[in-house]
Amino acid sequence: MKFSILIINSVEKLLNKILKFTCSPNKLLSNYFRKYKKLGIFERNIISKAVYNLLYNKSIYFYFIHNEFGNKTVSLRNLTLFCLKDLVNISCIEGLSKKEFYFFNKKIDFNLAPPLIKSNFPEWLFTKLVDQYGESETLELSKKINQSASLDLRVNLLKSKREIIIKKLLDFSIFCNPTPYAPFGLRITKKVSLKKIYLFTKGIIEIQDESSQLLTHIIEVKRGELIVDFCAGSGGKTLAIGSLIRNTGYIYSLDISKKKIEELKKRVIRSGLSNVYPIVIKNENDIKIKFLENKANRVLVDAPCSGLGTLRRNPDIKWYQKPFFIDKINNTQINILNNASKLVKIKGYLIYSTCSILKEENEDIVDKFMAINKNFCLIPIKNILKRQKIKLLINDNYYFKLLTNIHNTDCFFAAIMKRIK
Ligand SMILES: C[S@@+](CC[C@H](N)C(=O)[O-])C[C@H]1O[C@@H](n2cnc3c(N)ncnc32)[C@H](O)[C@@H]1O
Repeated sequence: MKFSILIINSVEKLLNKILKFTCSPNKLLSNYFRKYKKLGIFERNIISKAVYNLLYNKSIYFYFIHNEFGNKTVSLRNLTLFCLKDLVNISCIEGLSKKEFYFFNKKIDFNLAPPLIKSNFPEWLFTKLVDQYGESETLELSKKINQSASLDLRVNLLKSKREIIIKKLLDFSIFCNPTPYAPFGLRITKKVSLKKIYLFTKGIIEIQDESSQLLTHIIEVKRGELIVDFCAGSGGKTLAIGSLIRNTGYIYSLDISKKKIEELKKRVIRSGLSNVYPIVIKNENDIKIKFLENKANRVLVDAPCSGLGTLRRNPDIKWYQKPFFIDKINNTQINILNNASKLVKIKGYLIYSTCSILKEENEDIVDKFMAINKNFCLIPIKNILKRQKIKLLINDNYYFKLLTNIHNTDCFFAAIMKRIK
């Protein structure tokens, strides 16, 4: 089969846009495919993978085009050929010049690059990660986080069971396996679209990474409790918690984004939950939530963060995010945590979580909180995992820390604090 030059031209056009980092890759690709309807599924698949290849491997591609080929400037055409290198057979491409043919065909050993380049992280992030994890673990992490993720699903216990869904998905030729750690999760390794499948439209399954599913287990919610999901977004954790407590108790789902809360309301209806109370708040001090002070059994703060733990799915984040954003978000994180803690009743729990890999957004925020809130104590995570029968290896006594290179999930952090007085 011959590939028309259309694929190369499409990738080239898209790379030009993606490198400006003004739009998410998914949005860019779907807008493009809407415009160029004649591109078939196969071509779309290759084009999407090529665009993501650049986001995963930008440093190394630029480095080799500069060094190996002695090019002063990196042309979009050469970059395009690099992005397609491991996706298509060169003999299948029509219309390549002799020079391009040579460029495409040349074997390259990426291991020859220096560590920073090999990591495909920007320098500021690489430096922070090496300080935190050491160079060898940073490189291990970079290998796993700079590639696409499998798709994880969570079965809504109000509507079905994991064993039943595995069989039902087969009717749509979707093969999945149980997630290794989360008891109600499924993992699909092949890319599929679920949007039109009734199991999804009727809220029987939800898309949720195993890391987030595990968080809802370590919160140890009990039936009938009053739970506050302080940064509920469009409801990923709210729905999972609601499903675990089987529609008993109360879940107050708060967020500053009206749009996200509207989406949460739709998902709540789809899921069959009737115990969720969504509230749009102005900020973490909003007077509207005063009635919840000292009332909650558990308050979850799934804080706004850099999102650097989700690079498998959002590889553009590392390129457009800058260190000053981390300082700014740290203030928001500690403010939200302090205010959310006021809602926790005595003997209740406060849970802080992020999908970040940075200590500044994780342990440092918890340390700051604990230094000024002597009425809370940290609960060791290992005991919780034991109680929940989750066989997960965690290298820390107190914190729930997942790393893509070890756990094959998004990177994730959580700390559980108990209000003792
Ligand atoms: C990591 S996301 C939450 C994701 C969500 N828990 C889920 O599972 O889908 C963080 C959320 O915090 C919200 N947020 C930002 N500042 C806030 C504040 N001051 N108070 C409450 N929510 C806030 C954002 O709108 C965003 O939806």
